[in-house]
Amino acid sequence: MSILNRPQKLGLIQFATGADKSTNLSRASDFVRQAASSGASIVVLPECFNSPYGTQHFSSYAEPIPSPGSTSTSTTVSADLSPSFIAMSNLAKDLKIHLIAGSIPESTSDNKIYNTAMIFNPLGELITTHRKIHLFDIDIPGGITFKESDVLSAGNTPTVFSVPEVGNIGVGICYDVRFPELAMMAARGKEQDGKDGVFMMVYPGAFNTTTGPMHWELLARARAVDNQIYVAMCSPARGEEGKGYPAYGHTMVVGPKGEVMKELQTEEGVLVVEVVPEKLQEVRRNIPVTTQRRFDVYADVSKAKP
Ligand SMILES: NC(=O)CCC(=O)C(=O)O
Repeated sequence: MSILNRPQKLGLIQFATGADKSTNLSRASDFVRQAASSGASIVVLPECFNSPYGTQHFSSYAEPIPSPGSTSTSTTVSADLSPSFIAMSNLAKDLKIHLIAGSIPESTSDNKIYNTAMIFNPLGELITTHRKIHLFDIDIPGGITFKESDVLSAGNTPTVFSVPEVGNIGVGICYDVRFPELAMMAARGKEQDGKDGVFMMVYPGAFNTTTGPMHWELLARARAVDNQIYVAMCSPARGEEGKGYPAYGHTMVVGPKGEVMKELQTEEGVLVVEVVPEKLQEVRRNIPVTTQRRFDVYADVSKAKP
């Protein structure tokens, strides 16, 4: 972790998207402003915040995302092609916040579509992106069938970014939370002493009314307690019954002891929670699993990362 580890207010936005992209962007922006006015300096939007969530929608809502370092005023950025990028870059800059802009369908020059989160700094610069690594392909008879891989390509790179004077944060998207390796690698960092490991994993997501009640909270708490980190899960609101994908909601933040700190229900809203990176030291001192691992008995996955 970086040096100062200053506490921060984290804002998570739970809202329901509709068919009109520009309305989705302006509603998302209003909610982000609300979170910032409550003191949030790091704000998160849910998975697919510029479009309805569904494989039939991804290609028509997809946009190119400019390369890291770009801002809304970069000469390479087209207002016509990348309205979501521009709106989010301007928002981060106006509000002077770090913005984890959940995800949007990203189109690329080689005709692929990714499910991609954009991460901006308070200057409105794109720091990095996270392309969903594990695509949501499931079939539960009588429950839910979904096959992202029909239209989406999978990302290949774990994502960690740094908030100066606060610490490192890892990002996964929704189904990525089911794969403990990503959080484990991020929490351990490059050095085995974990000093550059993340203090928090953030997962913009869109679980549903079949798998959400089974696993949303359980997975968040599991990733938190295994790694003794904060875990933030940011969902769309439920939306109207029978209309489109039934998002689970229940946006929540889990603390490094595995405790649910704060949670929304199914309606639209903003969750603001203070996260204290230094807290990890106390939790890891009290239950010292970080120094008791037996890599002579099992492999250390954090060494296997790219
Ligand atoms: N959007 C997603 O990846 C959904 C993941 C999900 O619902 C799950 O159960 O996992």
